[in-house]
Amino acid sequence: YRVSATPKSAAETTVDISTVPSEMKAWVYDEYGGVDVLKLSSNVTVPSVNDDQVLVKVVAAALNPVDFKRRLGKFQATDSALPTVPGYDVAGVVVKVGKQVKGLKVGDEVYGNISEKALDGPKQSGSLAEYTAVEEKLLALKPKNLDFAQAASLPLAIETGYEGLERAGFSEGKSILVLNGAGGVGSLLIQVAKQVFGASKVAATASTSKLELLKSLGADLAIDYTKEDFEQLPDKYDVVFDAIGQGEKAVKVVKEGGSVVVLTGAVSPPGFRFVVTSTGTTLTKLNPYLDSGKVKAVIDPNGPFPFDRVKEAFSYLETNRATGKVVVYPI
Ligand SMILES: NC(=O)C1=CN([C@@H]2O[C@H](COP(=O)(O)OP(=O)(O)OC[C@H]3O[C@@H](n4cnc5c(N)ncnc54)[C@H](OP(=O)(O)O)[C@@H]3O)[C@@H](O)[C@H]2O)C=CC1
Ligand SMILES: CC[C@H]1OC(C)=C(O)C1=O
Repeated sequence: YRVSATPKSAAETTVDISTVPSEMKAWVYDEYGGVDVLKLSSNVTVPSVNDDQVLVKVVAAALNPVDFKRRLGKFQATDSALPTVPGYDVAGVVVKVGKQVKGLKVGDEVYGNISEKALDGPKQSGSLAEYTAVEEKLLALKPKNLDFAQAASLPLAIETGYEGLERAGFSEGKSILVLNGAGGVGSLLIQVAKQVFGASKVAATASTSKLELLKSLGADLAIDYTKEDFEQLPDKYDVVFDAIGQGEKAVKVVKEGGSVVVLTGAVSPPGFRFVVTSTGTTLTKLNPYLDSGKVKAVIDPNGPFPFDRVKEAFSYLETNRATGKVVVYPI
């Protein structure tokens, strides 16, 4: 039977889930390197489904910097084997369920980050494909009011923001400075800090043309890093969340007893770095905020990129200028 994926922001898509082929189209690389190692293959084996997994017909996917850092070989010591189908973020429809799956059935519309540990043995067969296999516990039902492109844009980035805030002990009435408020993580983190955790003050950095976006997302203070250095400003924060690799400067503006969350690059006390853990539980917890529009998906207007333009999508993400998320749709 068929489900109709009618995204508000893209052409009508009908997803045929009546039959599951043995081979599929997928983006693959069999060596580490730049975007040119990526090949679009039409005879990749559809992944098999373990007892605790479901097979998802991919309707939309999203890119993350970890995808290109992994492709460059930066995490090869703990990577899964080559060849790799990249992609962590997925939104799609369940077409097959494993024997131990309890909470999902064929036809369910789901979204999630398919690799529980982003760097430690990530899925060899990822979401930039027509099908992907993923553990039930890493998925959530898609918010009814979000289309598949919007849903696919969320998982890894919003899970990172949420987990970082939890690890920092962030709570109602506290203040936060987000370094890189316009990127995939920051654009969601501003909203989650404000709407979900009840921040008293959210400050964030971006370049001149993105300051209004930061305020529209809920930032009380938008700092133009091309004109002023946040560490020269008088304000101190309960939490400083570094999503750009400025952990060493971040520690200069945290309050005594506060926390500095670092996503990338060097870190010194009281800062700490972590790697996101995927969980459907966080997405389910955030679904009411997403369905009500209190927290909105932020999709870079240069996209969504159709499946055959994934190389272009990565080249754009790798400029380090993406606003919100780079989404691949339709697939
Ligand atoms: N540890 C973990 O588990 C995770 C780590 N990460 C890492 O966190 C970082 C952010 O990820 P993500 O949000 O997806 O990245 P993005 O690629 O989405 O970030 C792009 C944004 O970075 C902004 N930017 C670039 N330079 C600066 C600067 N000096 N100050 C402020 N903003 C700047 C750009 O805004 P402008 O054009 O205005 O400069 C642009 O909008 C990446 O390094 C990623 O690898 C992400 C997720 C999980
Ligand atoms: C060490 C941080 C690394 O992990 C993820 C998920 C990234 O994007 C990184 O840079």
